[in-house]
Amino acid sequence: MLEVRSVTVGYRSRTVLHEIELNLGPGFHVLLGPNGAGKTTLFRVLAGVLRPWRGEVRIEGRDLARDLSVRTKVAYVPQRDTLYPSLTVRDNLFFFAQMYGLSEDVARQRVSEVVEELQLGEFLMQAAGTLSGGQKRRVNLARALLATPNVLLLDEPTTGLDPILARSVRQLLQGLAREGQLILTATHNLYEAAELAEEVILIHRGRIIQRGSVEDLKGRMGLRRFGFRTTGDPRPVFAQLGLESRLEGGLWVIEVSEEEQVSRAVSALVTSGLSVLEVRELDNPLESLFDALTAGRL
Ligand SMILES: Nc1ncnc2c1ncn2[C@@H]1O[C@H](COP(=O)(O)OP(=O)(O)OP(=O)(O)O)[C@@H](O)[C@H]1O
Repeated sequence: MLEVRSVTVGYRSRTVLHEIELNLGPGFHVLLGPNGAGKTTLFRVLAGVLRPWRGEVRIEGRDLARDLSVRTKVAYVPQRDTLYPSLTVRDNLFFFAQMYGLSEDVARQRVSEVVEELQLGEFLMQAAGTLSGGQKRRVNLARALLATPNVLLLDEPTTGLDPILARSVRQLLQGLAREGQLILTATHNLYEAAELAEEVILIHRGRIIQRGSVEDLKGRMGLRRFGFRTTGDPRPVFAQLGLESRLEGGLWVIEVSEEEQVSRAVSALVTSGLSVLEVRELDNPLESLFDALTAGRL
């Protein structure tokens, strides 16, 4: 249904995607890669917004660059908001329905369907610019669903949504995938990827590495590292919590499996009379995992 053949593209003289090959059928697919891996760039190519320097994209066998009508089969929901801020949610949806060429009757029908699917009823008459980040994401998603596209590209679809809403969006997307739509979502967060799918397509530094199971990746990812700058010596406090610490570049570094251990460590340090001057997560674990994968070390 979606074929990417040897796509190479970049910005100005810099190559960002190298010889991308992908062949996806209907269903739910997750593209996982660290920040800057090239996920958004690939989406822009698949949506026909960015033209590849070399290679081609085919949707249902038709070349995206040559056959303009095939672009209507693809809907792309970028990370940024694409709504008209001064128009109400309802007017935004009708405006885009018109842009997608839906007749008035079909538009009315589709708008009421997506409003129900994404629970937009309560802020339908509100100006889009006054919505919260999570509400905007829902309306952007609704906008993309209006034209019942065959291929739906979603850049971090659940970022900014509260957990309950994120779950309902995931269920909606999984339902659409079961009905035969091709959905490709991008994320740089392994834990979000795990919520979405069991298997992911890995992208790193502009190259598709492989398909991988999230469980396997999680196992390989191991512990997260946090660095602390404190007054005094924090080692005894960490030790009391069962955490080993070592000094790296002026920071006391601990490894944790759950973020909550970090807040417990901060409270314990403060209770012991030390001041916590800085706490930060060290390296992007996904980046180091991917470095290790590409170096063939794992
Ligand atoms: N318009 C642009 N002009 C120049 N370079 C760009 C442009 N957009 C992206 N890049 C560069 O291309 C590379 C890939 O960026 P891209 O946004 O595709 O990554 P990403 O995987 O979507 O990252 P993130 O998870 O942070 O959204 C980055 O190095 C980025 O700096």
